[in-house]
Amino acid sequence: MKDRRNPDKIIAFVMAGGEGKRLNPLSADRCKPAVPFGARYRIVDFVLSNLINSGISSVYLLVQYKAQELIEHIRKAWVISPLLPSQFVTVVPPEMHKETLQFKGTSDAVYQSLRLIELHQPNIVAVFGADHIYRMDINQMVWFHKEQRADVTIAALPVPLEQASSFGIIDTEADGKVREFQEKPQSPKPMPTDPSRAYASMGNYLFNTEVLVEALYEAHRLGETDFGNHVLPRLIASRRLYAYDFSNNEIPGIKPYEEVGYWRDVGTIDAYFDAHKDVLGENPRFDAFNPQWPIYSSNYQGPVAKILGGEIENSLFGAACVIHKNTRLHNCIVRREAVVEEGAELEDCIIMDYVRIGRNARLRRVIVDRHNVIEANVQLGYDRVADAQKYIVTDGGIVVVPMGKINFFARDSRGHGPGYAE
Ligand SMILES: Nc1ncnc2c1ncn2[C@@H]1O[C@H](COP(=O)(O)OP(=O)(O)O[C@H]2O[C@H](CO)[C@@H](O)[C@H](O)[C@H]2O)[C@@H](O)[C@H]1O
Repeated sequence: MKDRRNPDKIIAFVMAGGEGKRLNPLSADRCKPAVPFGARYRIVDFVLSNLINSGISSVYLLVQYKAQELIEHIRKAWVISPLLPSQFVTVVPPEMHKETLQFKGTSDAVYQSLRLIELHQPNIVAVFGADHIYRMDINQMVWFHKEQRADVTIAALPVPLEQASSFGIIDTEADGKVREFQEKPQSPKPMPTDPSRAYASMGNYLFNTEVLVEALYEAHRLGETDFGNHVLPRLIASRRLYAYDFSNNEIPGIKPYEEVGYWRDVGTIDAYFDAHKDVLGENPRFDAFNPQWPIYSSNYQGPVAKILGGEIENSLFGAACVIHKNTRLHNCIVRREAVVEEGAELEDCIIMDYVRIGRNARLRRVIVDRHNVIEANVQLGYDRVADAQKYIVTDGGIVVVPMGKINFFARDSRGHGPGYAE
């Protein structure tokens, strides 16, 4: 592998304004990048870890929709060092900018942040999405960008043809030069080498700064607001656009059993739920443990998980959760400070932070969002019709209990409950 140090001056804009409607109700009170993932992360932690691990550490998150939970997470988890002022992760709200109080789209959000580009004078600007679960060494994309003398490079990977109309679809020459870019086409073009798949944009771009600045002024003049719909297709005629093949990206420390080029767009509840299966098991498709490419998250200072008994199989536990005796947990993710009381049975569940599962409750294929109390003896996931009267039940049969009200008095008989509110 090549030398990872990068002589370029790169700043990153992470597009964290997405509403993530299809993730409702998990995105009802927070933007999609703030949605919890796995036993201790938020979705945004994956792109931020990739940037920091790649040595790109001047990072602006452009937020918009319901950003408060994300802002709190960034404030607490993503403080790099006051001694290194050029290394930061910070949030840019739309209010700071030109003209409108809202970003009208992804390219408009960067247009309104042009002042930050002027301030830093980078030679490359990385514009990355915040919505995906993956590991990526972005330096390898930078090397490709420079070797091809590209003006713009789009990270890309093959996706099944039946899913391709949810993505920007790219057609390239043999060396990766982009011939055509169509945002979410109704009839996506298959790859010449594989008719069952199409070559999709990951929503991660590198721009030479002057090309980006000129393109953003032009888009603004034309009333265009989006990278995928407007800026990228327009640039093909006049600029060198390349697609970087993500399947060539090499991550140190990946285990032989992991899926090479793991990348998931957790855009729906069912996709989100399925991606959680990928982090479980003896040989997970995506192993959270990789000291050579860590995924960073909050600096929570509470104690470790406490397992008092029970029959536990293939499950992950966040800090300070308490699992009482005579419980049964199979294929579960239990996040920080959750409490599972005696006799409760959980199968294929995601139990988020500060949730209490009452005695003898039985939950199967359920996501319980933060700050909920599931009362004793309640059953969820066994009667679709009854569940659907109270909660969202997805096509895939996942029951989702939306975020509850923060209640610091909701402690169990032993005093456990939401405490170290992060
Ligand atoms: N107004 C705004 N301000 C700040 N951030 C905003 C924003 N609107 C959206 N975002 C964020 O920008 C990123 C892109 O979201 P979009 O909804 O614009 O596109 P989508 O994800 O559907 O497609 C995109 O990503 C897929 C890959 O998932 C590509 O295939 C496709 O070409 C590309 O357009 C997400 O991280 C989102 O959170």
